[in-house]
Amino acid sequence: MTTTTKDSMTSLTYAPLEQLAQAIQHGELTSEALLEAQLARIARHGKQLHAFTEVYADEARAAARGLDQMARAGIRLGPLHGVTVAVKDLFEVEGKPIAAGSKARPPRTSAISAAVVERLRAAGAVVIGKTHTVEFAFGGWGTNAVMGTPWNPWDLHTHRTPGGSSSGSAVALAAGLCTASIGTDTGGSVRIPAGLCGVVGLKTTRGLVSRHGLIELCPTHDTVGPLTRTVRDSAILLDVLSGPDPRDAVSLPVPARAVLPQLDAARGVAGMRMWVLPEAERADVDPEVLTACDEAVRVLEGLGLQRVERALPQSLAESMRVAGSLMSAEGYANLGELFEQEGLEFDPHVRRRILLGRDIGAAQYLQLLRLREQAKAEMLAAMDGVDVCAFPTNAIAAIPLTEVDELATPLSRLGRFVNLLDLCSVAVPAGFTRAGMPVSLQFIARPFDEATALRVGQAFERATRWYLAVPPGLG
Ligand SMILES: NC(=O)CC[C@H](N)C(=O)O
Repeated sequence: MTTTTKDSMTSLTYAPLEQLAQAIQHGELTSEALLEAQLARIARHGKQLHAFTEVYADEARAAARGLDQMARAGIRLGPLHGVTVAVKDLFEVEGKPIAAGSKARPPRTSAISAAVVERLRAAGAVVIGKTHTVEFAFGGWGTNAVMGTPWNPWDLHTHRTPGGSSSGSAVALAAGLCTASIGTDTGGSVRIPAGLCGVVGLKTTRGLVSRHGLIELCPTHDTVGPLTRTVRDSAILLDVLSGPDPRDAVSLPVPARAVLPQLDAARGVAGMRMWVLPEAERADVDPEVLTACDEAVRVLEGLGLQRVERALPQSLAESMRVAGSLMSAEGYANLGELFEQEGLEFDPHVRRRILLGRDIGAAQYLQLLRLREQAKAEMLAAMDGVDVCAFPTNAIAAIPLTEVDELATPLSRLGRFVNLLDLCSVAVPAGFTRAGMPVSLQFIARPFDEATALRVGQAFERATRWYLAVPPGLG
């Protein structure tokens, strides 16, 4: 395996957001210089990587210049002042086309900006462009038969799965085309591509980050989350994005407690308790992924975490079934009318998943919701005395597109149950396969306990430093 690590040439490209924002604040770097470096990379690699649906070069340049003027005058809008963020094309950006990965509807220009976009800009971010997604975010491989599938940047010779549905957001970040990105996670869609592309991805608890201006797939499961290079950057983004918004019905009405100060205040992780992947679930995980994750667990034990072995109250297969049915039922309620039409251009696999919802009746749907509530209560009880679950993010690493079986769901298996049970989770780089593909470990915590997931994630990241590896061959 060859991995390249950061050196002075690439440090601008792959530096964590926090470091770049500080350099801009201290006048050591301009937002414009950062943006130009990234635009140059997009010009060089953008065609092959296919991460962006659109790059807002002109607006981004104007925004960067304005932010640089402010910085020179000592004005700092917020923790993202001057850094670039890419946004999944599932969010409205006023005046910009929105497609949600689909060609089935006539093109539409957004009349509003999503709450997330407003918050990013208010904190000083430059929105550099929109990224590709699986059609209406309904799939884990990252494939999109109508818009094209982004390339996993860890293999520039063979087109491998980027993971989805926030495929372009993960690829753009992993390839150094932006400083952070935003995705959505309904059944793994932030963590899966973060994991396959070797970056950090946070699945937030529903209610923490407003979904106003997001095209919904499954409102009982949809969440918004950042993709970043480090766990600390994830905390910074979370603190920017979280907060009450009456325009999202499930938005928590009270301000969220800032997470970054909690990370700063934390004194190590010794004595914390981690639940490791139960024996019964190991058979479905690729041996190379298991090896990396077992090694990760040993590292965590070395940091003083105590290992807890327990069976899950509900198997991952059962969670897959319940969450999958809810996704299809709600997806059909939202999009069934569109996907029933003949003669339109659809990704056939997304269409199949949506149309599965046609035959789920009201009684069955309500039973599924009841099952979910039971499963949530059982899981919270089972987590008694546990701080985090340390499970693999994905059952496999990135594979060539030619080997994808769209009927199989190995990438959703370890992701979906987190959404079903309303937990939160951060996916952190945890090594590589022999083929040089990233492996990822997720730290899952109770609802609204992102601080604990991030705290353990940060300790792991600092102990292993896998996050410093960058894709070879991109320069
Ligand atoms: N948007 C999502 O998170 C859905 C995709 C996810 N991999 C699933 O099928 O469970």
